Amino acid sequence: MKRIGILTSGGDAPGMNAAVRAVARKALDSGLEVFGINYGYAGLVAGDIFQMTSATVADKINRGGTFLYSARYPEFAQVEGQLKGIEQLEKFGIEALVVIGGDGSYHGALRLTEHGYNAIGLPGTIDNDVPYTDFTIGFDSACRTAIDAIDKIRDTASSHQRVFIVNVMGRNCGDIAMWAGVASGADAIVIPERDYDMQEIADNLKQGLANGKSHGIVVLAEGVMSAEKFKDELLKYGDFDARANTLGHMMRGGSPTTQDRVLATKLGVHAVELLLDGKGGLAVGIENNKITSHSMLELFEEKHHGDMSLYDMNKVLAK
Ligand SMILES: Nc1ncnc2c1ncn2[C@@H]1O[C@H](COP(=O)(O)OP(=O)(O)OP(=O)(O)O)[C@@H](O)[C@H]1O
Ligand SMILES: O=P(O)(O)OC[C@H]1O[C@](O)(CO)[C@@H](O)[C@@H]1O
Ligand SMILES: [Mg+2]
Repeated sequence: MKRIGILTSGGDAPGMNAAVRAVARKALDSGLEVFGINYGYAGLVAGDIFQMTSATVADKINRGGTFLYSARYPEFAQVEGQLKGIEQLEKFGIEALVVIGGDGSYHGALRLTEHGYNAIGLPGTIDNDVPYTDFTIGFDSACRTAIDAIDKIRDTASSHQRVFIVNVMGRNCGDIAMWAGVASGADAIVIPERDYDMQEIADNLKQGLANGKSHGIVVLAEGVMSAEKFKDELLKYGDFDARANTLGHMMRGGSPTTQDRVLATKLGVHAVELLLDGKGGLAVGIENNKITSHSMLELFEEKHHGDMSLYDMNKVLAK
């Protein structure tokens, strides 16, 4: 193997640049030629590909977003799309790839491996919804952004004795809501993985205000419902001065945290080691603070298991 490609795909995540840098520098140090593929699988199919040097990844470790750009390109789920991508790999002489993205991007990586182009997946998504890794690259940074925002919301909520519903990203995974909720001292956390009782939430908020709390904060995962809808439902159970707030895409931006930069670096280096060993169709992750890899086929059969103890703990501490 002489040439590898790198792409970022799906929703961008802080730390993707740190991962690209680690992959590129480790590969160059191992004597490989490295090609950046812009715009995920869309750029692969379009041949938007360029040779990278060590300097290409200079000044990138601290930057949010992905300088390789990202895309959602559903056409790559079809064989025709994949074959067009392979034509470009042949044209550029790229024999193997590192794909940085979420579960959807892993499907593309597995298809390429099946076509004879080893691909290793790195979990780059704020959602933390990838199996066989305790943390995805970007999750910690997104939680930091969420708690910064919630801390500010708390200031204004307290000034006005208001209840705020704060909707955080995470698609169908409640991890951001749980971690940001615990870290910001939320009065309630509402996630897709657990049923909720609106009466109980309203009673707890009322009790909290009666006990001397100056605000109520509900951290709501986007996979449950919108903040506005939740607020309207809540108002059927109590006469709150309530406001709805959706953090949205701001959670995907900003400079990556130490944890995300270091995680991205460790995973990026390991991905290249696996390619050098002639391996493909594997996803790397961190489990119990150890860098691991699992077959993507195995991964697709598994579900991400969030740390539900956080949810239970918060119910006790919010009283
Ligand atoms: N079944 C599939 N086969 C081949 N390629 C796929 C498949 N599913 C998704 N992809 C490719 O991966 C891209 C990213 O997938 P998706 O939009 O699900 O995001 P993701 O990687 O899961 O990241 P995130 O959920 O964090 O946004 C798709 O736009 C498509 O190009
Ligand atoms: O950027 P888009 O296409 O609006 O997608 C938003 C989705 O992507 C994520 O930010 C990352 O998967 C989710 O949290 C969110 O549901
Ligand atoms: Mg996904």
